[in-house]
Amino acid sequence: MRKKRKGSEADTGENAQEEVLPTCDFKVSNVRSHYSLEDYNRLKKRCKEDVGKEPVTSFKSRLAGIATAPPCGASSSLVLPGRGLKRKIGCIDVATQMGRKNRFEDDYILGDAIGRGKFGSVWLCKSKVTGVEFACKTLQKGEETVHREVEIMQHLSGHPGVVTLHAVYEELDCFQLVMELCSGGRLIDEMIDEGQCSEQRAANIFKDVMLVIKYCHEMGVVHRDIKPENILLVNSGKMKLADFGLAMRISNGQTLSGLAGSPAYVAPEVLLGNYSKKVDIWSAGVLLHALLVGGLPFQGDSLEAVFEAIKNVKLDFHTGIWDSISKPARDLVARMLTRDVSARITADEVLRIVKPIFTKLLLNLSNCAWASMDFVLHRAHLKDICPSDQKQRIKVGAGSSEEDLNQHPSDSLSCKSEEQDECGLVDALAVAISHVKISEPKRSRLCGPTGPIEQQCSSNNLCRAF
Ligand SMILES: Nc1ncnc2c1ncn2[C@@H]1O[C@H](COP(=O)(O)OP(=O)(O)OP(=O)(O)O)[C@@H](O)[C@H]1O
Repeated sequence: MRKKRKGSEADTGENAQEEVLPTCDFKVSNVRSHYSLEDYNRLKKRCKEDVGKEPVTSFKSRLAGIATAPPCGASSSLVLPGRGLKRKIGCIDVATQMGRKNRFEDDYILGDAIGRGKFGSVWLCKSKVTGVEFACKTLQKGEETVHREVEIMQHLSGHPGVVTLHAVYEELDCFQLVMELCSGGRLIDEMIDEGQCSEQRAANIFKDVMLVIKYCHEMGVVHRDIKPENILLVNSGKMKLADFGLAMRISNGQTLSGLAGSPAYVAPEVLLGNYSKKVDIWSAGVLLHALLVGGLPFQGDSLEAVFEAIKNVKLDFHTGIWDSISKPARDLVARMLTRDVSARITADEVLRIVKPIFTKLLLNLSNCAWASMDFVLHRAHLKDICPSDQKQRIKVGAGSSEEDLNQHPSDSLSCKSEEQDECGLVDALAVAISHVKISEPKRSRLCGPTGPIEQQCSSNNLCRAF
């Protein structure tokens, strides 16, 4: 059975600070020395069951067919803030009038599976008319955020850094999202496979990630799950931001309160239940940290420990591997990982800083960093791998499958030395935790009759299209 995607309630009121954490918080009692992801899964299941008690909007009575979203112009970097939204909505309007009666199989030939996420499978498919290949993501109905994901992808589609959504087909029990194919795989796999990445490539990717985050924010979208698993690569080597399953529309001054994201990348204010767009800056800061030094900044042997580290650990940028990193680059990470949200820099500011230090950054990104990340990530995924085996190259399959996540992390390790085992386990847990997606239970229907989410939906042509 598929996992429920969760929503997050937008909170525009002044009482945002008083918003309580979701009923199913994901804290676990640390009764065991090592935290098992099974505990976490059990908790999630319980939440899911709670969620299941809420009514789910039925879209079956709505129009069947497809809502096609053609690319909205080649370069949406031309889209100016403020004007962009209108253009995009115009784009959806036109799109939703097209080809409603068609079925997916009328237009595409389904190919092999190319990825599997926690919420959907992704397949290769080919247009019967043009022969062009696409990626097709199947999302089961009954999950309110499916509609939000589609709507937000349509809203953002057209930017060179966002996976373009070409068409959406509604079937009896699912939606088929036809997306631009990113045949270069995921950034995280590149890190694992290559171990070393050229310094220039790392810096270019980071800059592109920041450009797309800036675009999302200008378009009134917070992604909430920035991490290398969600950064896909195309053959040109460019990156595309994917997986908008946790993304939310957000207007200026609006705050969100739902627990959402991936633990290792989640911003401290998310844990406090009152946050805004700057959570993406924090997550990108975690990514930059990983790129620079090959490890996650906030680690622990349980979710609680990771969250505690996120809230309290003071990062030391003056010792160890940081000695080899330029001061501007260190400062940038520090300013992105600032807990004081108002002091944390914006995407715009990051880009302004990145430009002058770009050359310096290139010079200082350590190849070793990528090698050590390779080591840590391998230890998280592979069986029978010890430090001495760290250069062993085994391709990790696309997507962190549910089985991977359900597997107890200690199953992945069989180092002989107890000390190595312990260190490895903590590393493995830290990385395993980075693959877990957290979310709050559904509290409001996407297109429900009342509430803040419906207000967002009022400008949501896709909701109307369904
Ligand atoms: N446009 C695409 N082109 C190529 N591969 C893709 C594309 N979109 C997704 N994939 C592959 O499918 C996997 C799962 O996709 P996605 O992350 O969108 O699903 P999800 O269920 O939301 O995942 P998650 O487990 O991160 O929540 C990706 O990790 C990637 O390997």
